[in-house]
Amino acid sequence: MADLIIPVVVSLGAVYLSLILYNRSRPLSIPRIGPKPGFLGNTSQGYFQSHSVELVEDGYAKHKDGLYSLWTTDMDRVIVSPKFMKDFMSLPRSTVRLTASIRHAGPYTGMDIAEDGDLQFVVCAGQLTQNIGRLAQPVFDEISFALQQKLASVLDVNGSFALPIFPLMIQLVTSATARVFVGSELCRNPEWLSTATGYTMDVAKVTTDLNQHYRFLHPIIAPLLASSKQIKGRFALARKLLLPLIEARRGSSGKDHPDMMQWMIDSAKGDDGSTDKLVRRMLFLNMAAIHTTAEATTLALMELCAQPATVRMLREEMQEALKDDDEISLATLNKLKKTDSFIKESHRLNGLGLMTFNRHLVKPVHLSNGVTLPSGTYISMSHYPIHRDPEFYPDPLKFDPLRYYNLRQKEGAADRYQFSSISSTEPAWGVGKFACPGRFWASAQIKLILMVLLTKFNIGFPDGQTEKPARKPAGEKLQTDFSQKMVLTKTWN
Ligand code: HEM
Repeated sequence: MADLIIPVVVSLGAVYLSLILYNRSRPLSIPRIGPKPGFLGNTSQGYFQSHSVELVEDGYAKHKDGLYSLWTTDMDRVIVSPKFMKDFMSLPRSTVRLTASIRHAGPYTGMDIAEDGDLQFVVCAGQLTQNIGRLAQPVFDEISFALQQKLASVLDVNGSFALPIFPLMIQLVTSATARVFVGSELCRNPEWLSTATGYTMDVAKVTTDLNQHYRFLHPIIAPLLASSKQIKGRFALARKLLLPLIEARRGSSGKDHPDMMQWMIDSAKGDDGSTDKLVRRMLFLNMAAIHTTAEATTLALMELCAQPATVRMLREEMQEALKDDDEISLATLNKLKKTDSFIKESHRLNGLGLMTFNRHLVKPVHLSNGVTLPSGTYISMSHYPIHRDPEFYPDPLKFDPLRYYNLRQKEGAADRYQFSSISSTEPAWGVGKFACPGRFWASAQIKLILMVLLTKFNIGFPDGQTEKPARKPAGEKLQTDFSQKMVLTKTWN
């Protein structure tokens, strides 16, 4: 093995350098923001890592309706304006591919399953979204159960519990997600719950470990990483836990078992229905669903802890919505228009990162401004500056919980401006037919969590704190303070 390392590194290096030189021989004639790619590529020590926000703001100020190149941590990208979305919309997924392989170290983390077919998209956009009403009450109950369990395990001070928000949200969202993804059989199984969240952390760890090194070294380094060994163990455990469920669901139907495993089995074509692929896709779906929803809810709760008047307003709306409904249904959730507006405003100003619509072009794409993006180009759209543009959002840095609620009062706009809506000025979920297919469920789930918390507790920051913690850029992410605590005080006996 050791005597193979040098020739393998040399060959990979040679291929890598030839690719760099080949790409340089046909430079794109579009402007660049920030430094040019280094000869060997980039690592997480690079300029972009700590200057990402100022770079995308500069890019937007200069090329709001155009294109520019940006050297990010993991790749050189072309940042596209939403104006070009119509040029991409008509193209198949096989031309405009997802980038999980490269952005999340796909071959070493299993994330490349996302680029192997679109089953995850089909089941989220289809059966999951159609079953929101049916799942709302069971998931509300599961969230309440998980919260009770958590509170029973910590000490209160005069009926108040001080808990770090993000870990609590991970726990609640994982329980809610497990109820929907793997049904009542596994949703309280501690091994499954820790597998569902642990996988995301494993993916992040492998990706972070690899990003410290130039890409051409990844095939050599990946097998030696402790994090790679850990992720293999995680797959083996996931397979062992899911196998009995897969076997049971193969002879069942979505009518009896409205859950993700059943929907995947019902919709899978060809070898997408194999046990290995079902396990890998289930883990990918957990990765797509849990940390995103938990972080968005955490950020919304930090806003609420800083805004007691908004807490009161949303609680009133929830109590009113629940008053006449024996069970929580889609209609109950649809009554929460102020809550929806508040969550959307939080997501506008507290987006999870800077980029969306991250894609790899595997064929040349001709844009309406005459530019042809060559095969091999990585593209992204930066939602961060769009969400702060005064042309679209008057007084953009002001947090107005009713911003979207008020817009919906206008004639003909009742169904627009919802948290799950997408448009060129609301690109947090991605845009057009490629946008997050789990967004309707994510929206319902965040409302269910806020309902459990606000109708049963008073919430606030620990004594003396009035402001939410600031977030720092770390490449294309914005770091949230995962240690921030929230004080929950029971308002019922
Ligand atoms: C607040 C929570 C969430 C946020 C902010 C979020 C955001 C996103 C974004 C930005 C994308 C990429 C879209 C693009 O590149 O065009 C995406 C993709 C995806 N999301 Fe979400 N998401 C959330 C929750 C969920 C949930 C709860 C699920 C499933 C239950 C889900 C399932 C997916 C899937 C399967 C994809 C990949 C779609 C594909 O194959 O093209 N997401 N999400």
